[in-house]
Amino acid sequence: MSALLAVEKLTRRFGGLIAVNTVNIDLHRGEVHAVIGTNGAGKSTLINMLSGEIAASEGHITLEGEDITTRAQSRRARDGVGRSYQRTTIFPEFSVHENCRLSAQAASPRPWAIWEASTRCAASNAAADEALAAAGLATDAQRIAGTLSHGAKRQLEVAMCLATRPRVLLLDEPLAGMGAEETERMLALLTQLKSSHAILLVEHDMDAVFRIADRITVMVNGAVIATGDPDAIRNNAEVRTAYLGEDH
Ligand SMILES: Nc1ncnc2c1ncn2[C@@H]1O[C@H](COP(=O)(O)OP(=O)(O)OP(=O)(O)O)[C@@H](O)[C@H]1O
Repeated sequence: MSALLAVEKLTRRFGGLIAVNTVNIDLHRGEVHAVIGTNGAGKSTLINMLSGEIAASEGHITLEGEDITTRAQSRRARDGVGRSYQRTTIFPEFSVHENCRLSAQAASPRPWAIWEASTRCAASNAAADEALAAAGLATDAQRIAGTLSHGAKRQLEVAMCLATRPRVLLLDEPLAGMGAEETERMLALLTQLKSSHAILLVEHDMDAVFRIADRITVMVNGAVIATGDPDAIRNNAEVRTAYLGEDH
């Protein structure tokens, strides 16, 4: 099966530092592909290159066979590469629905419709409704986003990403700061979303990663040291030494 998003020899230098070093990674629809590694391993830099926030120094990114390595972030978002961030990026004073609608509008601007009240833009409203339903937030649509619990705010971020109708979801620590119940809800959401998306998950919660990931890539000092299913990674001697510790 060919990859939805394929990354070949991707490299990023910051001056003399090689933050990401000739990384290969394939994302497939139907799979949660987790990227794990200690602080500073290069996980966020990798996501930032995939979303187009920072340029690659070398290497290639292809989306369904098309080279998108030098495409701007806005174009990649329109092409179906969606991302969420480590930090919360919602507009707290707007409603949950408005946050999703704005996200949908930003991803597919309709400059010819400038005379149309943005709140009436049917396509964006429909995308927001669908995203909220998929993320399990339909009943909170009219709530002010800033009043949501931490877990629900992270769910809203995934919904905002879904409102752009992505094929690929790049999720940067979606479980950060979550309690047990909120974590379960997010994991159920990701399991449901993976049937129709390719998901890249950067996450520090190892229990969650080993439960939900279909494939795990381990990074150390910018380089990939192993890729495999959770069992293969758990039993990989180099991974155990470099990252997981013998007690995992
Ligand atoms: N804009 C930048 N300028 C210079 N160095 C950077 C920049 N961004 C990241 N780095 C460096 O690149 C390396 C990889 O950082 P990165 O944030 O990608 O790691 P990470 O695996 O996401 O870490 P964490 O788990 O702490 O988020 C680090 O040494 C970091 O200091």
